[in-house]
Amino acid sequence: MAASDAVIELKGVERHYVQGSDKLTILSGVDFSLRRGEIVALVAPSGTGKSTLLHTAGLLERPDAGDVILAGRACGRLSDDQRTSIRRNDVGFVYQFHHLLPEFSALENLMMPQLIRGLPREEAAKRAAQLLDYMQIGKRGHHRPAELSGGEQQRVAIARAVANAPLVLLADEPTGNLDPVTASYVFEALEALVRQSGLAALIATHNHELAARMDRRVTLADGKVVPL
Ligand SMILES: Nc1ncnc2c1ncn2[C@@H]1O[C@H](COP(=O)(O)OP(=O)(O)OP(=O)(O)O)[C@@H](O)[C@H]1O
Repeated sequence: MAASDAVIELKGVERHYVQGSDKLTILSGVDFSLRRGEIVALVAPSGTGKSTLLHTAGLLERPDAGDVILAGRACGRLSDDQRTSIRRNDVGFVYQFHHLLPEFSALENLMMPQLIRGLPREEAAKRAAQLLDYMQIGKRGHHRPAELSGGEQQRVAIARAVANAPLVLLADEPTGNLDPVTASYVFEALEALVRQSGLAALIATHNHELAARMDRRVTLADGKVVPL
C-alpha cells in the first residue's frame, strides 16, 4: 500500500513493559496501515497485545520505538499537548463497556467532545441529534445511559466516538458485552456509520462471525500484525 493511501500507519512500532527485572515485549516491530473507508478486524488471543496496539495507534501510549503516522503526520516526537489535540480531533475510541457519562443524557454525551473541541452549543446539539438519528436512537436522546439497553448504550458510545468526525475509529471489543443478535445489530450500525463517513476502523473482536464481515482480518503473532 502506498503511504499516501494510508490514513494511519504504524512503522516499526515497539512496546515493552518492564516488570521488576523482566522486560516484556508486547509489540516488536509492528508495520500496519489502514486506508480510508476500510474496516479491519483484529482477532487475537487474550493477552497478546490488542489493547496495547489500539492505545498506541490512538496516541494514548507512546511507542518505545517506531512511529505512528496519522494523516501523514509523524506523531512520535510531538509534545503531549500536540498528541492530545490530534487524538481529540482525529481518533475515536469505543470500548467493550460504553463509558458514557452517567449524569448526562445521550444527546449531551455526544455534545461533550464537540464542546471540548470548541464547537458552538447549537452546532454540537445539531450534530449529536443527527448522529443519534443515524444510529436509530434519535428518540432516546434525552435518556441517561442507565435508561438505555446495552445495545442502545453501545450505539450511543459509537456515535460519540465519531462526534468530532475523526479520521480513525479504534474499537476494543465494542460488542463483547452484548448477546449475539444485539452484537450483530450494533455492528451493522457501526459499519454503516464507518462507510458513510469514510473513516478507517480497526476493531478488536473475539467474534469470528463479525470479523468475517469486515474488509480484512489481522492478528498479532510474536508482537507483529500479520494477516489472518
Ligand atoms: N501497564 C502494564 N504493565 C505491565 N504489563 C502490561 C501492562 N499493560 C499490559 N500489560 C501486559 O501486556 C500484555 C498485553 O496486554 P493487552 O491488554 O494489550 O492484551 P489484549 O490482547 O488486549 O488482552 P485482552 O484480550 O485480554 O484484553 C498482557 O500480558 C498484559 O498483562
